Amino acid sequence: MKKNLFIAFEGIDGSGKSTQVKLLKEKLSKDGHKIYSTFEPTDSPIGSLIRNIFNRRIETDERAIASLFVADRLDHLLNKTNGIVKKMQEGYTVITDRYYFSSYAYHSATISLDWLIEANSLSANILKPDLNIYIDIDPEISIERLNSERSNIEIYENIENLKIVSKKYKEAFVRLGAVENVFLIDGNNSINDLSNKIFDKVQSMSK
Ligand SMILES: Nc1ncnc2c1ncn2[C@@H]1O[C@H](COP(=O)(O)OP(=O)(O)O)[C@@H](O)[C@H]1O
Ligand SMILES: Cc1cn([C@H]2C[C@H](O)[C@@H](COP(=O)(O)OP(=O)(O)O)O2)c(=O)[nH]c1=O
Repeated sequence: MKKNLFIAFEGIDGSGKSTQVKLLKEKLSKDGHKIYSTFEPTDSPIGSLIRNIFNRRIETDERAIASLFVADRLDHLLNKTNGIVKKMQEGYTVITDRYYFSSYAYHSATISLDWLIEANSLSANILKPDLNIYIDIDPEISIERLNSERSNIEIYENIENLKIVSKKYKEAFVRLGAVENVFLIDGNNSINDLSNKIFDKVQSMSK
């Protein structure tokens, strides 16, 4: 019987998270895991509200955005139909594209990291990832990738901001290094190399 795990992917926009979520899902499924893959912002009503802010249909304050993410995450965990907690209880390995480290990285330039950690402690106390996989990439490369594939660039997707986010991720890893399991990998490697490294790491934890 394989141990079911809760795995969070983290990284700046365009770092390759969704590519790796898909590949890990395929590999773990072949290896006998039941997989539930998911993402934040979610597709719940709270997540939709966040997407409308990101698409510039609605304007609001940064603190309101950060608070919406806290609420979206709690619903992501506790939703009675498809919440992560329920999926874990049903024996799924859950892979999420972003979790609370995204809050620490994306909002701590304007809101104190202490507040963000406290607000997200509700989620952390319910479920900490067994593994946070951080795909480390130069913001210049990620912006190049995003520009070549998308016409609608979201509010945080500019080079100056992604440089800050990248720095803030690292500060949060240092701050929470004692209580969080973080696996940092070099996102400049090929898609296949990254996928193999990630699979090896996860497999070693699920025995
Ligand atoms: N290791 C990689 N090397 C080169 N291109 C990559 C790599 N990983 C992802 N890409 C490409 O970069 C773009 C962004 O990847 P994506 O997985 O959507 O990132 P994210 O989910 O982090 O925004 C996609 O076009 C994808 O094919
Ligand atoms: C989960 C989360 C995401 N975000 C931001 C990061 C992204 O810019 C945006 C949308 O996330 P996402 O759709 O994952 O973007 P990408 O695939 O380009 O990485 O949401 C926050 O600002 N705070 C959060 O807590």
